[in-house]
Amino acid sequence: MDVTPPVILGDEPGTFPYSVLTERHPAIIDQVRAALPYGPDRQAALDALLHDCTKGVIEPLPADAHDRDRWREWGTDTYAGRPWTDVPWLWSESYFYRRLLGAVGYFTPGTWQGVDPFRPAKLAELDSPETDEELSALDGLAALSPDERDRALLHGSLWGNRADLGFRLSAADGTAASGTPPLVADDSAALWSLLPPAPAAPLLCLIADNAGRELIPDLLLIAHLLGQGRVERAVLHVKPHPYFVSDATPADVLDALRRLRTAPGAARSYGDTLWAALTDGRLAVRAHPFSCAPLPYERMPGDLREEWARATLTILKGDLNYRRLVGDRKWPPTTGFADVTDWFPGPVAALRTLKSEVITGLDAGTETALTAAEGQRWRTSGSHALIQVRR
Ligand SMILES: O=P(O)(O)OC[C@H]1O[C@](O)(CO)[C@@H](O)[C@@H]1O
Repeated sequence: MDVTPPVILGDEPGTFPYSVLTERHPAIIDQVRAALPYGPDRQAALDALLHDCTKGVIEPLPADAHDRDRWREWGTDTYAGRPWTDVPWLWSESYFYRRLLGAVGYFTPGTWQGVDPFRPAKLAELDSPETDEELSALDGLAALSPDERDRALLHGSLWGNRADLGFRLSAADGTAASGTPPLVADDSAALWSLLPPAPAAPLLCLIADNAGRELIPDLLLIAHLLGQGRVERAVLHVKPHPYFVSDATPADVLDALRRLRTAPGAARSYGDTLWAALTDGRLAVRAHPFSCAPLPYERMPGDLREEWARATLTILKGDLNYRRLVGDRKWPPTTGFADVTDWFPGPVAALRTLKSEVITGLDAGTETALTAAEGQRWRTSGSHALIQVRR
């Protein structure tokens, strides 16, 4: 008997996925219009997308789209003609961002080719006083014990996932929650045991999520692990093009590096470590097309499978990567994390703040306590976090 629970769809009014499709996506179209002075042709394409994604059905990509065949394989052949809310939520959200880039001319020769519609918001975040504060806090790390420093940098990367520009659009008060409650699952001891101080792990892969205030602590963690000799080589996976509002692209990595290297104090030396590691090849940045696929990682292509099989550890950051890792399904929360990730080709860790319904690996007491205190809101509020590891 097949006991795999159903994939999450966006078809139930009143649910979080439904609100993302029907409210957040229109709000993102407005945000993009306000961010850059798109001309009448682009405005009309955005009008058409707004109509399509709220009142229309899924349309295939235009015949001349460079990635039309890839998207046919990824699902447009199956889903074309269906309402956006009736297909897997993971798929419809991802397709929305592909269509948005098409509407603003990101892929077509002309003024807007290659222009990230989310860049103004990303830069504003990167240059904000909050980022200054986070960078100056690095000066205090030297006074900590090695264990405390490890923990601070790991938790910095974990909680950096709360800084997500798309998520803030629909957070109740316009900001992400503050304060850091205890983790709902914490396998950090297993994570550190995979990355002992010596011998150095030959390869760490970190699959990044958001740019700006999440990517900076991800880079700091990588710099720390390289600097400590826990890791010989690291590969940072980012998105090949703008995605889910604030997801990191190669250009965002360069912006983050610039931010670190122009900061005073310890931040600058972390930036210098990263610069050196990039130039001598100990750190590589990779932007694989599958990073923007609307599919679970279980369907990863052979080259990624091969790389992640070689890695001592692959760390996946954030909510969307978690959804893609465990399958975006209605798992009972106590389903074993190791059971749903047993197909992953090597040891894998998830560092995620909880921003969508899917969850695995909780113990029954934790689930009961969270639900008693908050109803189901703990699943989506972004105020809880986890570190889960499968060796
Ligand atoms: O930036 P993160 O942590 O991947 O979160 C993005 C999340 O926001 C959403 O777009 C809506 O919650 C989810 O689809 C996604 O899981």
